[in-house]
Amino acid sequence: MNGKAAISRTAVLGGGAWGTALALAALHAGHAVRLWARDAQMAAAIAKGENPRYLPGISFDTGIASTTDLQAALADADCVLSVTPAQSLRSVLSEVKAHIRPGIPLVLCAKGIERETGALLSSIVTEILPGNPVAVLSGPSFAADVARGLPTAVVVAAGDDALAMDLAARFSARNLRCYSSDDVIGVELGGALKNVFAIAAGAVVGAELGASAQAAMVTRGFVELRRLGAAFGAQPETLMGLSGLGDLMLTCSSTQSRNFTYGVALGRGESLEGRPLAEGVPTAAIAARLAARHGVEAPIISAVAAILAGAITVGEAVEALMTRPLKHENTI
Ligand SMILES: NC(=O)C1=CN([C@@H]2O[C@H](COP(=O)(O)OP(=O)(O)OC[C@H]3O[C@@H](n4cnc5c(N)ncnc54)[C@H](O)[C@@H]3O)[C@@H](O)[C@H]2O)C=CC1
Ligand SMILES: O=C(CO)COP(=O)(O)O
Repeated sequence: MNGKAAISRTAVLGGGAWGTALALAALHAGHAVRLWARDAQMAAAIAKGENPRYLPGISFDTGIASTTDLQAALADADCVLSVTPAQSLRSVLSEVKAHIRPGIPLVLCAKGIERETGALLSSIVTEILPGNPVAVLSGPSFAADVARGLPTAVVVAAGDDALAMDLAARFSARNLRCYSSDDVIGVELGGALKNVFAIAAGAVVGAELGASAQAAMVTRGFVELRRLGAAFGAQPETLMGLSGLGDLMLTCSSTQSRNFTYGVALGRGESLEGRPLAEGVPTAAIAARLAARHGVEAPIISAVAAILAGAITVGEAVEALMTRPLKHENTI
């Protein structure tokens, strides 16, 4: 790959589905990989080429050096992938701070917005690790697909274009094509908000409202993404790209998505206890507040937040969305 450094020493934080898949992708791109998992059993299993809890039924190459020792994972890393859930980022980084070398880029791979503060994840990195450049990796990429070696494309964004291009070159491999971008906010907003719309699309499917309603919901969700993107200064082209439209298409239509299946359960009136991680749940609540704070019309995000808070039913949300004042379609 053009411009790829001879050997990258990559630390991956998080032993879940996506951390494991990205560690494998980095291994296949020729990196020396150390993965930090907080759970010793998980770390041991990953070293043996399996992650039965988060990637059941998939066996993969050994070669990932996994550890529960954060200091050891970070010791000589020249790049760090942060792959624990969005709401844990602040606490994880406060531990990382003591061990990461200055100047080493931290690549955010989680998708969400901090529920308590409304902070975008990149701003949390800048706040806690001011000496480390931040990048974001996002796009349509189910962990199981990537771990199985199936092909996909993602985007890596950094404020410094040269860093984005360097990271994209380093992480590209036969089954992972990485584009570069300088639009950090656009890339992270797309990844965070698509999860909320995936819950909405899933609820439509769960409530058996039909494929037409599903397509209409996703399309109008995309309008809300464009509106919020404009308020946050995202480039419109970014939202049309892999981390916006690309990931929206994937997660709003596939039962492989945890956010989509969460929505399906919601639409069916099933129990939501003990389900896998659905990042759209905490993000919906704060995204609705951010939209209100910025004066952005976001009725779907607000409806998802209200349903999740138990304030309205899926049926009431659909009724409210269908009876909103009529308007020109292109009103942003
Ligand atoms: N699974 C997927 O297909 C993809 C996931 N992502 C994003 O990656 C992030 C992580 O997702 P997954 O790996 O799929 O989740 P997961 O539920 O499979 O794994 C999460 C991992 O993080 C660990 N963890 C949770 N809180 C922690 C903390 N405070 N400190 C240390 N470790 C902690 C858990 O023990 C677990 O190993 C999410 O933001 C998700 O949206 C992004 C692209 C694809
Ligand atoms: O972000 C993802 C694929 O790009 C994974 O989506 P889920 O978290 O909804 O499973």
